[in-house]
Amino acid sequence: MIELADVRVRLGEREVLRGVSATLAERRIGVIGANGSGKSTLARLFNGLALPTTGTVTVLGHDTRRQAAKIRRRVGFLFTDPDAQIVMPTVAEDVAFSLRRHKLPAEEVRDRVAAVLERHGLAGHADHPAHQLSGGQKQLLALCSVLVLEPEILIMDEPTTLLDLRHSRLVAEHLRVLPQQVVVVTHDLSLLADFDRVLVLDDGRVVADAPPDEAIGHYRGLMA
Ligand SMILES: Nc1ncnc2c1ncn2[C@@H]1O[C@H](COP(=O)(O)OP(=O)(O)OP(=O)(O)O)[C@@H](O)[C@H]1O
Repeated sequence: MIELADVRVRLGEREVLRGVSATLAERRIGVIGANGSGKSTLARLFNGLALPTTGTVTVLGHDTRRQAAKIRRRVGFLFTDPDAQIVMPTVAEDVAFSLRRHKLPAEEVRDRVAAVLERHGLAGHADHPAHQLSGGQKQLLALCSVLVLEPEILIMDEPTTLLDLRHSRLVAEHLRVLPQQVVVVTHDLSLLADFDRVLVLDDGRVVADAPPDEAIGHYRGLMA
């Protein structure tokens, strides 16, 4: 559950979010809007990567301004560019690296890494160099590195932007079966077809908040 109460975010001279209020409880939530409308900034508020200048963001009952560390342990964030998230030489090591602070027995780390790689079709690549994976496989690896931490909420910032149609579909399929609440910022409107709710941002404000068809229709109108 994510709650925003009259959230404003000022970055330098610019007010990037201008009074956003919403209670986000649905399982699949999309965020769309023009370039520069504030979508990434909004997504970054959800796990305390960005903080409101005024107003409050409450995630899983915690104020992000006061308990960002606690929230970050429960809210996973997937960046657009998986290369920004891949830090270790091999696929399995990269996923295991996410668990480094959990002080788990080596065997449990091995099992959890193997299970998440298996679930996302990367088991055969466990010992391969992470940077030699294809763009789509890298995106799945970044997803595995977030999911191995078993977050309660997953935030994805344009997860399919760098992917071809086949890999975009793969990510969409994975998205469909994830048990977590997922919030996805995207320009890939087809990804949102079966979502519960879509917010449309325009110049720092939510100008539509509706089921996908209606929200996408509103967005197309804005862009016309
Ligand atoms: N550190 C900063 N200082 C000043 N302005 C910033 C800063 N970071 C972002 N902005 C501005 O804030 C606005 C919103 O940026 P944001 O990345 O949230 O938009 P977006 O909707 O995700 O855009 P896109 O679709 O292009 O990724 C943009 O005009 C951007 O230039």
